Amino acid sequence: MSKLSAEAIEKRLLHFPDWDYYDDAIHAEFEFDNFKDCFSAMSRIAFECEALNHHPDWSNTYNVLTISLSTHSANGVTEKDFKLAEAIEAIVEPEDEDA
Ligand SMILES: C[C@H](O)[C@H](O)[C@H]1CNC2=NC(N)=NC(=O)C2=N1
Repeated sequence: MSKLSAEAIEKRLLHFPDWDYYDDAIHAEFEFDNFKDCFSAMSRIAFECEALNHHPDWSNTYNVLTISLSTHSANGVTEKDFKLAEAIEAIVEPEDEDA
């Protein structure tokens, strides 16, 4: 899968307001009510990652989940990252699905 240009990434990000592009990856931070809700979302995201065979660089501090997506094999951002970002959005912001 080929790496997208910075211009293509910025254009796509218009549909992903939670995400920013820098350092050859797209990044987002999600805040939950508590650790349980955060870890529950992480578990659900983990299953999507396995289904897509694409995995995030992420960290969790109590109720905050920080995610960076890039395609290691392409050394940058590809369509796979946007597919996973879409799946993550559907889990953490389900009310935005039809937006
Ligand atoms: C062998 C396996 O298909 C690869 O390691 C996959 C798995 N998950 C991956 N995840 C990410 N983010 N980038 C990759 O290049 C990648 N490659």
